Amino acid sequence: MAPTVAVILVAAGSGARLGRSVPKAFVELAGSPILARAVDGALSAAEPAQVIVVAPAELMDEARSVAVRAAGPSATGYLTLVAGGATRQASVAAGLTALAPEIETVLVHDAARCLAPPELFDRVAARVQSSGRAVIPALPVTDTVKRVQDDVVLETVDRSELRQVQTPQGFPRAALVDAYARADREYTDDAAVVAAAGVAVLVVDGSDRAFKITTPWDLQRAERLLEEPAGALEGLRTGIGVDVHGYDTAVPLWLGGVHWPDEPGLAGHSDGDAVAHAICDALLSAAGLGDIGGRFGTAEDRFKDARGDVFLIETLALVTHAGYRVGNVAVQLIANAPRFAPRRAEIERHLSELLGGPVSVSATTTDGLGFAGRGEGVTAIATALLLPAR
Ligand SMILES: Nc1ccn([C@@H]2O[C@H](COP(=O)(O)OP(=O)(O)OP(=O)(O)O)[C@@H](O)[C@H]2O)c(=O)n1
Ligand SMILES: C[C@](O)(CO)[C@H](O)COP(=O)(O)O
Repeated sequence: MAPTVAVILVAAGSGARLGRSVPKAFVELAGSPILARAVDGALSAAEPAQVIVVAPAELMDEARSVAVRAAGPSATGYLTLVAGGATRQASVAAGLTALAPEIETVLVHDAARCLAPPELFDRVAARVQSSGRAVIPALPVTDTVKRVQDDVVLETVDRSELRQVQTPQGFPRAALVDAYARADREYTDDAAVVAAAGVAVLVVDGSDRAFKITTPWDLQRAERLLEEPAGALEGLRTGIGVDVHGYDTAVPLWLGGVHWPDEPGLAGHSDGDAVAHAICDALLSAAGLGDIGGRFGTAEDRFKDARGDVFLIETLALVTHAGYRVGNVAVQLIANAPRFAPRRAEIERHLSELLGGPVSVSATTTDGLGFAGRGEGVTAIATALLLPAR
């Protein structure tokens, strides 16, 4: 998606038809709140410049923490939380007030359609940008449709002209904002709001996975889809990374993202955190995004003396935007010093929180052999498993 696309994720509904004690966005779907899955889905659709989550007014803090956890540490730059209104239309209107100045294309999406695939967002956004029109995804109607009054059939409707309409629905920003300003009644979708203002609406193919979780049966269906064993290995990617740094007693030691007082530091353009750098390489290689040298070169001043955490956060953002999440990372340090064992849990916790997936660390020596054995420096070797974004 172009850097001028925003997704407004409406999640402020109560979910009366689902009948749970919490609003629908907070209902768990296979271990994650519906809102988390929706944020994840919106983000895996390649780089929206802004994601506006419209949440129940009384649950803003909870919504923020769910959304930030789903989006990862780099979320603050593009994630905006807004309180919703009494109707879906009022919630979309609230979301529109938060659009950043650079946004030109707006995708409005129901959080309740949290399994909508990334390519659906891309398809809608691309069509808006190529046509300059409003664009909605839709599926043909497969059942026979009848018009009825009470329990009497009046007629059979010609279904060939009918479509079941989904979200995300896409719009040029100005057309959507203008139509919302003029809307004088409630419509059931955003396309109807712009159509009432005279804007032409185009249709692209929808997706079966973009169904709306409305009833308990829909929730069960979504649970089943997420459990599907078929193709479970599809889209998994592994990567490997190695980094070596020599000791430099004149600098402090940062390794595994933590500070080691009283230990010799590591020489390098950045802080020499071989563990962090090896993990970055493993993640980048798994995603097919090259390596740390190519992505964050020594020519860039901002990386001079930079902490390992800086590289990990930037790497995670690249990997996320490429459509992946971290399955797990394993890293081994080969060195005489420092001794990792006493701080292993702390380092694992730090790195796992940073990457949003489990990181395990281990360490070994080389029985005095080689440069590590002679105490000249350290090697770190990391492997990473990436999973497709949800
Ligand atoms: N006042 C509202 C009502 C709905 N929505 C959002 O609009 C989407 C589609 O609405 P629907 O599925 O009907 O959700 P609810 O209104 O929560 O469901 P119900 O009608 O069963 O209460 C959902 O993501 C919902 O959170 C919203 O942001 N603000
Ligand atoms: C916007 C929508 O999802 C398109 O199908 C739908 O109209 C929302 O309707 P609801 O009654 O708010 O669920």
